[in-house]
Amino acid sequence: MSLLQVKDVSHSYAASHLFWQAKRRTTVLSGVSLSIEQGECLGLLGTSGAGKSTLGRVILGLEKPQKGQVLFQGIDLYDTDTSTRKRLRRDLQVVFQDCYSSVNPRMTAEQIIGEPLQNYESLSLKEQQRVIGELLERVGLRSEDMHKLPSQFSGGQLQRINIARAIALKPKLIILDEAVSSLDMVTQANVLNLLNELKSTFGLSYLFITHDIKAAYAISDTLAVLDNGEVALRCEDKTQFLSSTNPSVKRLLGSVLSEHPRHRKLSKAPRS
Ligand SMILES: Nc1ncnc2c1ncn2[C@@H]1O[C@H](COP(=O)(O)OP(=O)(O)OP(=O)(O)O)[C@@H](O)[C@H]1O
Repeated sequence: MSLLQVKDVSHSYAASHLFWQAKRRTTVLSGVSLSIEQGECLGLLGTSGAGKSTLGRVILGLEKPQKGQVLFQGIDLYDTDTSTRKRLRRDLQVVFQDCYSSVNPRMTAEQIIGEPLQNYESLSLKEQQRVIGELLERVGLRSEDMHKLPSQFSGGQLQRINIARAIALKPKLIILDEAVSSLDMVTQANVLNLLNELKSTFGLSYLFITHDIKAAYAISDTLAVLDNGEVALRCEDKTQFLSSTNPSVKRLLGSVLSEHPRHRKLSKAPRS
């Protein structure tokens, strides 16, 4: 049995431009099916607006899809009782792109990482501080850092705090929604190394949502492309991705800028 199974999920949003107009629904996900095994990292690629974050929210149990099922550890997240959903939710964590808005600026690192522990575990203060100190060291920070506020960390360090919070309950699956996209190249590589290390130490599974092919390639075991709300391609072997003739992949590859500006093929801007 797969750890996560998304079965034929479709979702749309109601939208109207003017308040007197009837609301029309825009389809964002259309018959999406995919699965993630224990210990696997699935890279989910797609251009902006493809529906990646919506799918992430559907998997997290935050956005009930109009059609289809999300089975986590074999249980339908949207068709189970509250206590089962709460139990499943501890095994399903998330790290978002914006490390600053993901935390309360008035809370110390200790309080931020301590939140899930307080929700799910009943540890003494001393025991909780010991666990938080270990988590900080596990993500490459110092245990003394627990007394600092978010403003006292760099973006990369703060994202490590978010990762420490995500792994605090030893989850089975972490949704990484553009989790390294706002970091500079060096910090990005360091955080990707950390995520790889945590994955092999704890047997974690990831859904790595990104538009960044290089980052997806560096961390993922398998790759999928979401295009216009549909899974356009799924590569069990990621090396097949670069040679794929799939039009969605070609579009994604074609949009990658060369690292050196002189080698970038920029189309001429239309005259105004
Ligand atoms: N709450 C919402 N209400 C209405 N429309 C929404 C809502 N959330 C997302 N959308 C629309 O759904 C489409 C898909 O959005 P989504 O954020 O899932 O795409 P994405 O692939 O994650 O894009 P990006 O990489 O730019 O974040 C977009 O057209 C977006 O405007």
